Amino acid sequence: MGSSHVVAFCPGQISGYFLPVISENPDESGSCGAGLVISEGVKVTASRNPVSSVDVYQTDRTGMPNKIAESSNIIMNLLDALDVSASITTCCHLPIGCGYGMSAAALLGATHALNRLFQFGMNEHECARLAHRLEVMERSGLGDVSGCQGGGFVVRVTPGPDGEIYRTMDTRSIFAITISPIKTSSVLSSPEQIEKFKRAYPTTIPKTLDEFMTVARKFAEGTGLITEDVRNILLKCDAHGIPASMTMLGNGVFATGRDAEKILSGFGNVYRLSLSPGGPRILHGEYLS
Ligand SMILES: Nc1ncnc2c1ncn2[C@@H]1O[C@H](COP(=O)(O)OP(=O)(O)OP(=O)(O)O)[C@@H](O)[C@H]1O
Ligand SMILES: CC(C)(CO)[C@@H](O)C(=O)[O-]
Repeated sequence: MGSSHVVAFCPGQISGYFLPVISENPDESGSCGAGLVISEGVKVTASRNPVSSVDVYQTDRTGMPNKIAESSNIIMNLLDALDVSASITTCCHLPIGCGYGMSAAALLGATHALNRLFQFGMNEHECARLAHRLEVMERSGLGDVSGCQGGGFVVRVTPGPDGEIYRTMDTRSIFAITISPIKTSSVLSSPEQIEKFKRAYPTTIPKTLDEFMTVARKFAEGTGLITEDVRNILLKCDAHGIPASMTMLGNGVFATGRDAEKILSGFGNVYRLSLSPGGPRILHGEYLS
């Protein structure tokens, strides 16, 4: 029995605070920290094909998909690691490189889709371990696969998908706005910046979404990454008593609370999000005998 095409979805993650943990072994590398696994993510379609290809789509405000790239290193690395060839399309609404964990969602979604398509029989943990290894090796992220392998507001006390991870659900809306991307790999390769992350890393573990927002903001202030644009948005949120912080790593803001959408919309296009109740899932798998 084989499958001709499979569609999988994986949620993204907004990191609020994090601390890189890098060792020679990618399985032991990643980050500790906390974030929000979000309702928006990446839909991946995988089809058997003798020649591998990856097309990356992003939907606009009307839901219309537009092709934004005809390659993806991380997905090609995944196909190599699994030693298969396939046509892959990924589709997301949120922007790439802006702190929404779209690379991790694409990788973990593609891992699940290929696992089903080629019937490798990997369980969820094995899929997460493989995606995490590839994400860390490429430095496209550190803790996002660990986060988005499940749902909720997530605290990662130790690194990696098998680390000590706590998840809590909260049904409140989360609003986010992006000014511009930040290149994750260039921030992570700066020793001075890593020192700042270490100094800013919280000593307390947030237990609720409200505590998370406070801790994340304190961390963001300590990173030195807040730009003038982000500062202006944060000041406006502060003036209205709206819990808000900076998206890690993207030049943008996420916020909670009744008036957050109205305040953020003064600065551009606002994404209305919620916490995802779970991690990756297969949406469609077609079987042929
Ligand atoms: N939706 C996607 N589909 C396929 N490949 C992707 C996707 N998103 C990211 N990638 C690949 O991962 C690489 C690194 O992405 P990057 O880390 O900048 O994005 P991100 O994960 O959205 O950002 P962040 O780490 O700030 O959350 C990109 O150059 C691209 O090749
Ligand atoms: C490094 C990072 C902030 C952005 O990709 C995220 O992967 C994380 O929380 O480790």
